[in-house]
Amino acid sequence: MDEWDEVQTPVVSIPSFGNSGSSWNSGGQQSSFKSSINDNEGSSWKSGSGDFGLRGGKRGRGSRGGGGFKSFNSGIGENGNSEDNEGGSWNSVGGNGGFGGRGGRGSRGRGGYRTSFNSETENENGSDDGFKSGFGGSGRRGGFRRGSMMEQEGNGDGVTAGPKVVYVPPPPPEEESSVFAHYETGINFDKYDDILVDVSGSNSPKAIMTFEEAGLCESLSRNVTKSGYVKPTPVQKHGIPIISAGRDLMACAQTGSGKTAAFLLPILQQLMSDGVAASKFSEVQEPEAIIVAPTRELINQIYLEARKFAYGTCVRPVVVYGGINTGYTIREVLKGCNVLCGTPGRLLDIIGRGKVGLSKLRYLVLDEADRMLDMGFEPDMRKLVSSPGMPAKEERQTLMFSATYPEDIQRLAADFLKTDYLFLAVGVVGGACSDVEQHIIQVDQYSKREQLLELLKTTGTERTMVFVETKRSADFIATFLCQEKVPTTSIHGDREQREREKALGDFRSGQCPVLVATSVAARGLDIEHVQHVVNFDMPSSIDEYVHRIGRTGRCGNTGRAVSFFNPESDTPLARSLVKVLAGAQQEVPSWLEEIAFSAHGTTGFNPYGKVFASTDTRKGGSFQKEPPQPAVQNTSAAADDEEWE
Ligand SMILES: Nc1ncnc2c1ncn2[C@@H]1O[C@H](COP(=O)(O)OP(=O)(O)OP(=O)(O)O)[C@@H](O)[C@H]1O
Repeated sequence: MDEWDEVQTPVVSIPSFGNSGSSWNSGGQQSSFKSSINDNEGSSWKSGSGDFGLRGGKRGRGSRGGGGFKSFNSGIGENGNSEDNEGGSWNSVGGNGGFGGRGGRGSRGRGGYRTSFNSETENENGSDDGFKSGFGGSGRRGGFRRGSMMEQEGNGDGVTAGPKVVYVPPPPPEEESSVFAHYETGINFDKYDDILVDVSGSNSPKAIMTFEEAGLCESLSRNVTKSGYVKPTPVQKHGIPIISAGRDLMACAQTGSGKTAAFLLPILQQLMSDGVAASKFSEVQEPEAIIVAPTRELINQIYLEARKFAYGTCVRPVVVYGGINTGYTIREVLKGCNVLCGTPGRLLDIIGRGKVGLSKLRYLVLDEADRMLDMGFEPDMRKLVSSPGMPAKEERQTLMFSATYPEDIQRLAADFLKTDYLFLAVGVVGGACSDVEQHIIQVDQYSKREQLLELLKTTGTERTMVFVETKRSADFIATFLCQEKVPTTSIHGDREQREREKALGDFRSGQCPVLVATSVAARGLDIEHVQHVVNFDMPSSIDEYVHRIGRTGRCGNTGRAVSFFNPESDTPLARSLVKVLAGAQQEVPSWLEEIAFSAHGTTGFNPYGKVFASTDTRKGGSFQKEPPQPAVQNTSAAADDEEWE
């Protein structure tokens, strides 16, 4: 066994219903279309009662990998990935659900006993945990993550149970046409120029108006052109010269407005002009840049962007993230690494193993910075910046990007930045993209599924992301839609990495035009042709709402977001929702206004008062000066039971 190989919990992530050639019997209904939640070929899955037996069961105690068993004979393959089953036959007669086997992850605190998932309404908006056991800690993110990360990464600290993860993702395509594949900017791209921009902090460099002014070397310029970029977006116009001038930066710009290139281009340019050594095999790699993002899919996307812009140059980006074979990951790193992209857990693991040294590090980038610094990831970030060899903040450039920046997170972020960092605000900090048409529909819990179905009839084969609050809901709604003959796939933290990548691939290709997702897909993902976002469940924080609806209406294209608002559970969000709608010049339903006003009283609540303001906390803040609302602002981590990495 490779000493690097990672241990994996025997995961039952989703009932993998029969795919091609399968028969799926559920209460007499038969479904014949293909869906990539059905990753198994030639299998048959029976649920006589229509209760699909979704991941019910026990979450064990203690370390990852020990607990749980499957209610069906999955025949976990040699590689431990249950979806490898071909031609298997799984019977779950009666849909009892059995004991969905994620082994307990004690240190993360997600222990508990889960009952069979019988109804849509069961705990739908709440935590994914049914009954929290005493073994698992608090059941919320944060606090215990360090231990769980090390468990997850299989660092040899005594966690040996469970099959190893041997999943190795297929290499990304090498052909130039695939590397530079991109979608067109939309009709509103030029309107970006009208957005108000505010840079606060001293001596901010002058913005550029064109990519020529960015002083990119020939190969980078060529790659920018091949990517279809004609002129920079505002965050690029301001961000590129700030980074090139060596300044630390906290940048806020709306979803889909090109933040990734805003940090990648100046970093790559600097590395090229300083003539970084072409990376070559070494037992310890010393990257010049580290980029961190909260989810596997997002960091992979950033890596692909870095690879695209660095195409044909000596700069080598590498990506590391959980859910894939550690030995493979390390071998990839050791081949040479200038720009290391990673999710926090895997990054810390690889640094902890001594495979990555930090003495040459010049750039540290936190994408989705507010998420990286909230209670879920902050300990990891603190650990990262205090890793042996990490240059002090005065010696490195630290760059933070997001579409949302709660003020408390901004204050915390200052710990990571030089005191003279610049704060760049493009438009309203935390504001929604105005290219997304937002509709809020008042619903009750029991009508949501029917309303979703009605809605999807109007969207036809146009790509639609449906967000739900829990992993179980994701499974349930995906199953329901499949049953209704809507080709649907799903992505959430309980799915294995192979399944997650397949789901995203099927959605991107249009094979499954509907993707049911938890918050794990809310941030950063840039998928062409996503015309619709549906908030089947409202998120618990307004920032999460902004990120979710930002999966559409990107890069000047228009999109539509429909949100199901259930006053019984979503009232705490009403006021901030009204503000976001008003800020993006969207119609605010009068019933929502009423809920917002009555929920909080009218004193001091004027959602229409201020359209734009910088919220650099060093100025004392302004836009979000309303008194904090209970449990809705900045609570993505607390409310979220998702596994982000
Ligand atoms: N100057 C440009 N011209 C044309 N297309 C661009 C330009 N800049 C970025 N894009 C494209 O716009 C899309 C959105 O960019 P990106 O993913 O970087 O947005 P973002 O601001 O990081 O969004 P999010 O907040 O959701 O993470 C990408 O497909 C990217 O390639």
